[in-house]
Amino acid sequence: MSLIQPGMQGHSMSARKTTPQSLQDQKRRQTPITALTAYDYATARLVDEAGIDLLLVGDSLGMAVLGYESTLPVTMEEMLHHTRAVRRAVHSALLVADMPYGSYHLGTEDAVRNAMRLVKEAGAEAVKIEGGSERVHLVAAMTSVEIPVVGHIGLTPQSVHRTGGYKVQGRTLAAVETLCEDALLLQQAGAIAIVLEGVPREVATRITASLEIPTIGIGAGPECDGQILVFHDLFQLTFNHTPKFVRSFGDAGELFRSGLEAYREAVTAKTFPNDTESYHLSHDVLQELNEPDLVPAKRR
Ligand SMILES: Nc1nc(=O)c2c([nH]1)NC[C@@H]1CN(c3ccc(C(=O)N[C@@H](CCC(=O)O)C(=O)O)cc3)CN21
Ligand SMILES: CC(C)C(=O)C(=O)O
Ligand SMILES: [Mg+2]
Repeated sequence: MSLIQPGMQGHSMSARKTTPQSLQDQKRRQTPITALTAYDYATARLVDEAGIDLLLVGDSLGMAVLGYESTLPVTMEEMLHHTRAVRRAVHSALLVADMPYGSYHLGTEDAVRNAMRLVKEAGAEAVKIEGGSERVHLVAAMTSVEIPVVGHIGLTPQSVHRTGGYKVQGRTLAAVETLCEDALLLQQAGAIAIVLEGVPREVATRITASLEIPTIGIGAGPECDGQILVFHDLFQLTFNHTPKFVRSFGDAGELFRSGLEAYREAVTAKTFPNDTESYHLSHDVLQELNEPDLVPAKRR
């Protein structure tokens, strides 16, 4: 189909590069946008080679791979470190990095500087920030310095202390109206897409229909222009309570558990490693080592 591009060595597939424009084209053509998180080179390669359109280095990495109890402790340095690893793996997907809590809350200049670090030092192609009307000035400021921004409204995990838990948002008429207004304001400020998390299906349907930019849902029903989930949730690699919106697409946890048991047993029983999994000395060196007196002195 398309030609192999420079830098594609080792990649058998060469899917078309996702861009902010191609995401909007997908919405217009009603081709669902596929999105997933990844936090490291190995999983990002799998996601990119599977043809997923958008790859998010989510601050959920704090919970999924770093063992924090919320996303709040995640730092810019951690986001940069993981985004760099993912960058080396991704060729086709649009690479989006979450801005962590505190990195966009202390003033516009600081927020833009942090967003620019994710682009400049880690290779992100867009950043994502949580919040509605209170963030539109940041969306405009980042967009004006060439940084595409993804919005994120509804259940915003960085608001966990204010909301008192990871609760579905937009259940009252007033809350629905605020969400609809926030979505429009983010679009007007230049957002390239909006993540809708933990909102009633009917609310996501209305917002999706009212926007020209795509909505990407997580716990927001099937009418969104795309869907996103956390990689580890797809494969049962999470150890905490999983939200209602998660569907398992395989059990890597069980695969790992049985493999780990087999490994432990093989080492204990001394069946691993075997001879073909070992290196060997050459015949000559081995003979010299075992019977040095049989070899002429000058050869030693
Ligand atoms: N592994 C993982 N997956 C995620 O989707 C995820 C993270 N981590 N970390 C950051 C946030 C936290 N998220 C969460 C966590 C819990 C619920 C949850 O349990 N929600 C309730 C909703 C109850 C209600 O208000 O009706 C549920 O039962 O689904 C939702 C989103 C989503 N994000
Ligand atoms: C799943 C999404 C939308 C997210 O923000 C994250 O993974 O951090
Ligand atoms: Mg996030």
